[in-house]
Amino acid sequence: MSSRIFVALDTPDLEKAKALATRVHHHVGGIKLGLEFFMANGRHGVHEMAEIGLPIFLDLKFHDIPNTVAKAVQALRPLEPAIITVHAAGGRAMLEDAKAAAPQGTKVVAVTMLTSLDDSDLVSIGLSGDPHEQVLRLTELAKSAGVDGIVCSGEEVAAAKKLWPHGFFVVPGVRPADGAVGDQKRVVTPRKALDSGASILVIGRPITQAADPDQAARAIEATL
Ligand SMILES: O=c1ccn([C@@H]2O[C@H](COP(=O)(O)O)[C@@H](O)[C@H]2O)c(=O)[nH]1
Repeated sequence: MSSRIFVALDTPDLEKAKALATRVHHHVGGIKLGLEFFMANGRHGVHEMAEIGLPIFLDLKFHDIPNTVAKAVQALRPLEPAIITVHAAGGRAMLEDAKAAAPQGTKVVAVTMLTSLDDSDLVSIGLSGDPHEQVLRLTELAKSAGVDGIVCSGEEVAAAKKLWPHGFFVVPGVRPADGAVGDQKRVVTPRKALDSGASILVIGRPITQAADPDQAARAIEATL
């Protein structure tokens, strides 16, 4: 089985992204490109990265009215990404329309609660409950709206999988035991995320900012 690590290449620099992907490609199962990369390089950049031959996860986290999101997803069709993201908080109609607009082979996954948020952030945006409750509430919504899975932290993935045994679970906020957490608040180790039911792990800085990204990816993979 190919690696379940998708490396997050969060850079605006296309050449740097290509060089990193080329260095780590034997130890990862896919490439995740997000807003930073897409705003700088657009569809051309995605095409260039696809030439490396790994599945592309296009993490643009759409959150808008259903018509706008559906049209944005349609515009990405020629890129045939393996995975795209929308925010579950965009609501049922938006999730349904995003799924209907996506190509057959593209998984649409709904972001529940960003891994950079914790209990106090929920309070500050006026939401009741704790991260666990919030993730489970949005998992139910995503499942019933017919998308393919969710994004959540490794702290909630086991409970979410119980609710949705055949869902696809994307887990970012993954850190090796001694890794710098940075702006992430709900983090688990790669091993813990997989044992708890993650389908894929999204790992960025622990690989991309390591002195030797190839060795960092290999070391993480060895723990899985
Ligand atoms: O809840 C979420 C959703 C998406 N992300 C993205 O994953 C990577 C994580 O990068 P690290 O450097 O490993 O922290 C990044 O691209 C985020 O946009 C997330 O972290 N949390």
